[in-house]
Amino acid sequence: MGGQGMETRAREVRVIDISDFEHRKAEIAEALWAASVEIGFFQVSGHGIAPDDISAAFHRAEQFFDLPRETKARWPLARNSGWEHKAQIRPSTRTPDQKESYQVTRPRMEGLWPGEEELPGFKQATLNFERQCWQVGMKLLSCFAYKLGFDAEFFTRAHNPDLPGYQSTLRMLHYFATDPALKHEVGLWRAGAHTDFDCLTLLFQRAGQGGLQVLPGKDAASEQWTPVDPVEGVITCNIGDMLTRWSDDQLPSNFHRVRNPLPHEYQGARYSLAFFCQANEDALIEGPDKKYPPITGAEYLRQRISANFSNKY
Ligand SMILES: O=C(O)CCC(=O)C(=O)O
Ligand SMILES: [Fe+2]
Repeated sequence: MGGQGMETRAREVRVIDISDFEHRKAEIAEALWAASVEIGFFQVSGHGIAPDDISAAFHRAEQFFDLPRETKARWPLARNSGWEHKAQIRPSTRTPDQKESYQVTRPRMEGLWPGEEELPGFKQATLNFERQCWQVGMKLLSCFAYKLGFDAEFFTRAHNPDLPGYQSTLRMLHYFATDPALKHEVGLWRAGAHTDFDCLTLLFQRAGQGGLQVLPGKDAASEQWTPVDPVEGVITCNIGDMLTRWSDDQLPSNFHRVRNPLPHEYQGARYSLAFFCQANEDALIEGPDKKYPPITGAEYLRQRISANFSNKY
């Protein structure tokens, strides 16, 4: 899994238009389900988040990462909140991801926000963007609820942002600029191969800053990775492990990674924004056919994170 593998365009990451959602919900649900079963990834357009809001969110992330290292170090990562720098070592690669990230999990942000003197308006604007992401996430999850035979609000209740056990997370990511002449960068990954722990990930990428690849389960043996190209304005989405379990394994959570740029590609920094829909601590995860014993959202994340990052939670 840590090897280079091959890149293929034999599979398509579909763009699914979710505009006019209330009227088209059944049709949208079918399209989301088909893409998810096929590849575990899809991109949505017509999601209602304005392009200016997305640009502003990227701008805020750049401003945050431009702060001095000592300043960012005042907000260290704990339980999916705060800042880390080259701290994520993936079992697949055993090397630290070449990135820094800042995570926002609403109930766990005490002492972890930049002050008004450092980044004016940052906290409120970030929370507003987080809420917009949550809204899109809940729309998409309501389609999966429909297909799984749960009521439309089932996953919205399980991701209630007003409860102290809320654990959905907005993550800003900054992958460092690369230099192909630097030998010590050979074999490193911007993000090593992994699956996500959550139900559903919403990812914003920027045009010209590619490198994300997915390995659909069906192609695992051949290591044929499919590129997930950045398309301005769409949200790239993928199924995470929690929804795989909640769907009794009907929906696959697939391996993905971010490779370094090739020598002829743009070597500058890469920024991305991810929103992880992670069910609340006390939500009970149990599939329609009860294939696995019920487990709470808190216990599920604890198990997955400690298995992967030797208690970096
Ligand atoms: O930055 C990206 O494109 C992917 C990030 C990712 O997979 C993650 O943070 O889980
Ligand atoms: Fe991921």
